[in-house]
Amino acid sequence: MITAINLSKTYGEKTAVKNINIEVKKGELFAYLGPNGSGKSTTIKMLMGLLEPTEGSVEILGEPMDLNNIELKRKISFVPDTPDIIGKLTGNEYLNFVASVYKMEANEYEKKRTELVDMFELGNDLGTLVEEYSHGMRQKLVVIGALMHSPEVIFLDEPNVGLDPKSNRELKNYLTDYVKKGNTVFLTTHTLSLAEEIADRICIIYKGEIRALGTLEELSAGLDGLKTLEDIFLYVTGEEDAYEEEHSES
Ligand SMILES: Nc1ncnc2c1ncn2[C@@H]1O[C@H](COP(=O)(O)OP(=O)(O)OP(=O)(O)O)[C@@H](O)[C@H]1O
Repeated sequence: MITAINLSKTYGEKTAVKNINIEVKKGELFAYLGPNGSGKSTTIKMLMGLLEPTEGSVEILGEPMDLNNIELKRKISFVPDTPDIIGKLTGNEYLNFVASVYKMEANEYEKKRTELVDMFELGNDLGTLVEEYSHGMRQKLVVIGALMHSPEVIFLDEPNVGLDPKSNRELKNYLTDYVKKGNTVFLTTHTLSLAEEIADRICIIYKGEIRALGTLEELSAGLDGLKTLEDIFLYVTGEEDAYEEEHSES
């Protein structure tokens, strides 16, 4: 469903992503983790066809991704790490706009929109201008817009930031059900407990390079004694000092 082959991105002298190889299967919930600045958003933007790789290639749903592959982009979806929406639109206008971009049929739009708006309890706010929304309300609106057209592949860049606990739980349940239906989810998050709970496989990157890739059990087995994802993460991202300090104190 998602294949990255030798994917690299440099900005001037700086290498943001280096030689990433990933294959995410149909029906898989894949968590892509790494410290701040490790290259997660850069990777996701290249996978989504929003950013040209310096080297390497991407295939989504068996097709080569490029910046102009509009038909392919209709089958996928993206929740960016900041919910930037034009403030002068109401929630309703934003969702209508998204539905028109994806050419959704009226009945399908009505059904999916109602389901998702009810799930995130945003119904009373849809007539309000987005500029009057809180951060969490904007985040909910972006997530609704991204899920509405039932994409086969969804990329979510830190989707849980700003969501309240109930909305977080709803999103978590939605995504786990969504992959059970044969769709594919690529998720970045700093909430390791979320990845631990819902991811089928986990990839940890550091300074743009893959440091670990596998199921939690596989990662743990490769690093004997390290059981939690937090321990594994701190160890493989070179934060051993922080890890060892904490464990020597206890
Ligand atoms: N447009 C840009 N121009 C120059 N450097 C950039 C640009 N975008 C990202 N970078 C650099 O690339 C590296 C990776 O950034 P990226 O945003 O992919 O990290 P991230 O893992 O998503 O971080 P975070 O967890 O903080 O969101 C960082 O060093 C960042 O400074």
